[in-house]
Amino acid sequence: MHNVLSRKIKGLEELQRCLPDQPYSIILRLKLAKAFKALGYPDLAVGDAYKALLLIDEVLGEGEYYEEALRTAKSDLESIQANTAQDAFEVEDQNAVDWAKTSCSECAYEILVSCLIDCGCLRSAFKYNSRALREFPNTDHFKSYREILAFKVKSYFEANGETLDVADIEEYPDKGLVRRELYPWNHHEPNRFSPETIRLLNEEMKSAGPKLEVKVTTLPLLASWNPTSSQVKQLGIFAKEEVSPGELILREKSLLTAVARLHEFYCDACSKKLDEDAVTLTCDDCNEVFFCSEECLELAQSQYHPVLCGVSFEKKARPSEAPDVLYSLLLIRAMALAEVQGAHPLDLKEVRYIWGDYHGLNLDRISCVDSEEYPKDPFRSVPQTLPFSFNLNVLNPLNILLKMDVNIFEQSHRYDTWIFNTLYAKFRGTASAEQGRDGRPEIGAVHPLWSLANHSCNPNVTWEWQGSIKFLVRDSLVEWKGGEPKHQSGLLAGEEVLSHYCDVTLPVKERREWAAGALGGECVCARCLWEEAEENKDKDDTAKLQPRA
Ligand SMILES: C[S@@+](CC[C@H](N)C(=O)[O-])C[C@H]1O[C@@H](n2cnc3c(N)ncnc32)[C@H](O)[C@@H]1O
Repeated sequence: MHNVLSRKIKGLEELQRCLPDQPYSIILRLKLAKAFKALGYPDLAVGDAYKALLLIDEVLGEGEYYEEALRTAKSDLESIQANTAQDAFEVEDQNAVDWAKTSCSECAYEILVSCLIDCGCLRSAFKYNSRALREFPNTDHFKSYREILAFKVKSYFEANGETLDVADIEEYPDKGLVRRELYPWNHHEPNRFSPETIRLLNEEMKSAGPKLEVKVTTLPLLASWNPTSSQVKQLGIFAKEEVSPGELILREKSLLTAVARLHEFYCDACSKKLDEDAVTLTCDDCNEVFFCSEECLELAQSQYHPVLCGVSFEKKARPSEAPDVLYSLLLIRAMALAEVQGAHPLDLKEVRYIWGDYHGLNLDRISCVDSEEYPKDPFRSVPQTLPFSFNLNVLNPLNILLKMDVNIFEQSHRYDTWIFNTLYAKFRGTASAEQGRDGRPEIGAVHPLWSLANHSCNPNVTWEWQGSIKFLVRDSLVEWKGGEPKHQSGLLAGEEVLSHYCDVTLPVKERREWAAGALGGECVCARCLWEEAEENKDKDDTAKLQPRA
């Protein structure tokens, strides 16, 4: 890796290594935030600047971690004195409180507001900048952020044909896109193509789909921003033997599920729809979650529910935010699974091997990385494809962890913004969701084996999801004129299992729009290419028939 970049990343990793010994250090959080910002991750800087503000509140407000935070602030201040060769004086509690309240607080707000603006979280930036201005009314950078925010918000509303005068702060935009990346310091991501990984996945596959196997394959690279390569190595599912039409070839149950509506209607563990008349089981302690079977109740109690028992969380969302809320509920479930199992969330079996659809670009080759100077582009010219909001990527997960009685400072190595972002990246590429009658997503789930199947608009399987998820071999294939005459339903030994990420009865344009999110680009399967060419031919013929002016 390039010298400057690799030095900066090493510096960041050194700071991260200090966290277990100094979890309550405001200065360490601010250094981490600055390091993330300088590396082109304003979203990750937001996370640490916010934790610095939480620690400042602890020092000032005598909260749960008051003693630890104050003790650390005093020792940090003493080290600063020693390093700057100031006249050493004994640091009293009040000195540390004053220091936290002034220079630490100003620095934390400065990073938080500037990075929230970079991430498109204008509502949150506006709120924190207003607080900063109340505390530091004569500070130039908060005044200039107010101007920048006013301009950005005005431009946003004007672009939507509205005026700022009528806009309520709650209507300000509060989400943007950030880098979707296998972070260089993420040591939890396995080599998905190693024989060991393939062996492990196939061990799991033996019970879920005995006639199937996971193999490494090559797929067309669909991301339009990557001109360097046309193909990409990935995983896929293949038939080990011939399979007849109509056969059920995979049945997988997962606890990584999310229910965005009242729990009475769905099993909390597997998300199966509950029969209104059937006797359902519930957790005796909270009486708030329901289960379809003894098995699901037991799995919930042993794998995730104890830390969520009695914990309430907001599920209501504006219609435009409904899918994001479902992803955030999956994040909460992943944290609960990790907590009860004493595991790192990225090491969970439901999460570890699934594809995060990271950009895959070589960071060394991207412009801006070789400059020591502060990058002009806050994201260092790396494509931004991962949705980010202060609420869902920082605030909400930390609040839930606090409710789960997790010490968010001591457990930063398991619950940090980059870990939440990685989980979201994995869920966004692989989760299935089902809509309610009003069209809003109601339940979601990640099934790690099922999600290894690639897409085709001429799929050879269909899938059903009722508690467990199932692949059934199609009785008949989609009929399209350009289709190969050979093709009959059923699977041949060695044939790839091709699922569908969209409704395959739609015309090519709509199919491509629907599947683009899960595919990371426009589908180029044989059917799409043929139908697109036919449509273009029709357009050309129509154009030729137009009389010339
Ligand atoms: C749910 S995963 C499928 C499993 C994935 N191949 C893996 O290695 O885990 C979805 C990702 O697979 C890739 N993919 C699936 N079907 C594809 C297709 N027909 N063409 C190109 N890429 C495809 C895309 O990168 C997409 O983001």
